[in-house]
Amino acid sequence: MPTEPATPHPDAPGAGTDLPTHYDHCFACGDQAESGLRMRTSVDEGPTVRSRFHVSEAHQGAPGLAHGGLLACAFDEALGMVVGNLLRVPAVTGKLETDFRRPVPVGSTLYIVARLDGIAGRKIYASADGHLDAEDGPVAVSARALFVKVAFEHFSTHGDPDAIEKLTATAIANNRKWDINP
Ligand SMILES: CCCCC/C=C\C/C=C\C/C=C\C/C=C\CCCC(=O)SCCNC(=O)CCNC(=O)[C@H](O)C(C)(C)COP(=O)(O)OP(=O)(O)OC[C@H]1O[C@@H](n2cnc3c(N)ncnc32)[C@H](O)[C@@H]1OP(=O)(O)O
Repeated sequence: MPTEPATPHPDAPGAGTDLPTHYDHCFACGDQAESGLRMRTSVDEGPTVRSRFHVSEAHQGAPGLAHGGLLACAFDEALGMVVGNLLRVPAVTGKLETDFRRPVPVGSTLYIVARLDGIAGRKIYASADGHLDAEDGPVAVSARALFVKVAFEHFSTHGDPDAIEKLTATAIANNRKWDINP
């Protein structure tokens, strides 16, 4: 199947919109996740979002440096946010590739810009760059991902159905519509 450009959903939030956390207990963006990454994300021009991750002592691998797995988590979140919020379809990460190009010290902030690259049937391609300490800082980490569209039931069948029901109710109450079922 040919890869086509990824066009944002007509109801997708516009540039400048600060996006809400998608789940309070999400390790990457939730306020309830102890030692979580507490990431914040907003929509930018193009099919892109911008996310910020402040690296704390709780995120270390080597002394004074961010753990690579947590950096991958931050990219999974930013990429998931660009897919979920701009395309408005339920999707899960099938593949995530990261390039660690510079060390990311504790106390630094990673400014991640994530973009939609294309769609081929259920497959959604996205990529991201993480700039160190400034929007135009040097790229410390970059990533590419394949997301796969799933039926909404993926989350209720394999995850916590009660939590999913509450999430859905909140999304409807906030007029956040989702295109479900691939
Ligand atoms: C997290 C959301 C909470 C719920 C909210 C609901 C809505 C969402 C709303 C907003 C979301 C906003 C933000 C989200 C932020 C962060 C998101 C984090 C996302 C994650 O962190 S999520 C956890 C990790 N993730 C998994 O837990 C996936 C486990 N996995 C599976 O559940 C299956 O594995 C699945 C479904 C992936 C595929 O299974 P399947 O049976 O449905 O489909 P199939 O295997 O046929 O694949 C179809 C086509 O994708 C190709 N394909 C698949 N996998 C590939 C790979 N790895 N490499 C290369 N190609 C691959 C095939 O080759 C085929 O391609 P082709 O059609 O060309 O043959």
